Amino acid sequence: MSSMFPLIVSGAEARRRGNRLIGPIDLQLEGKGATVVVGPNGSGKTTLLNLLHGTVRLARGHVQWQVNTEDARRMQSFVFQRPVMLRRSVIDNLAYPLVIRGQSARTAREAAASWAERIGLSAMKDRSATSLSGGEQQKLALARALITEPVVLFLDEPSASLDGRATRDIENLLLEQKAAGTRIIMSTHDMGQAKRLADDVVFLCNGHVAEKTSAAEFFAQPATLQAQAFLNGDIVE
Ligand SMILES: Nc1ncnc2c1ncn2[C@@H]1O[C@H](COP(=O)(O)OP(=O)(O)OP(=O)(O)O)[C@@H](O)[C@H]1O
Repeated sequence: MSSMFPLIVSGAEARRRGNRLIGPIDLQLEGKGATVVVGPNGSGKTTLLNLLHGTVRLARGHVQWQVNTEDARRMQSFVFQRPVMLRRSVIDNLAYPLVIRGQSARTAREAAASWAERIGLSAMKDRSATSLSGGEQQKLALARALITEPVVLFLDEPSASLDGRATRDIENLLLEQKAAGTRIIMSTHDMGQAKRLADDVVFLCNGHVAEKTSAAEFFAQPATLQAQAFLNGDIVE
């Protein structure tokens, strides 16, 4: 278990122009496995991930890691729903996080080449990252997030617009990382994906945590009517 955990969230709220986006959220996350955040559109999944990662300002409450803020930031990476590519080569995109952390260009490029190989993009390593397909870009974004060896990897709907094969590649990488000890906290709309990846589930409804339970329990016996309706594919109000 990593010394950053448990992550303790208490009374946390995010607001925008006076309106509450999510919260108050009370949640405790331990240091192992994959937590998958699910819930209807607009329930607050993206906002929650950003709040935990520190990229949405807390209007109230606390998000407490067991290390100082600077160390906590250094130990996290975030993969967005739509990959953001630098207008540089594949290899330079991969090397970038290491270069800005002060590693030599040579070491960074070596690590980048090894990651390019691992994600099957070696043959394209000198191409501009912006010319890659959506699936290739998302694999690149994931590898770029992992190259710094984060303790925690956040992902917001990482395969939302990808086909089956690209989704499978992403999931395989995530399962490998999980087995290697990376703590994964992600959102998805895809319940098949949630079942394949999750150890525990946070179910959000109207900006609140309606359930936080093991994945096995959530999918077999959701405790709330909202979660039952959500899993049945009904409209959840
Ligand atoms: N920048 C913003 N300004 C105003 N409202 C916002 C902003 N960002 C999010 N919201 C609102 O906060 C709520 C939660 O949004 P969020 O994107 O976190 O939900 P989500 O569960 O990720 O949704 P989806 O499944 O549609 O991606 C929604 O009502 C949304 O409209």
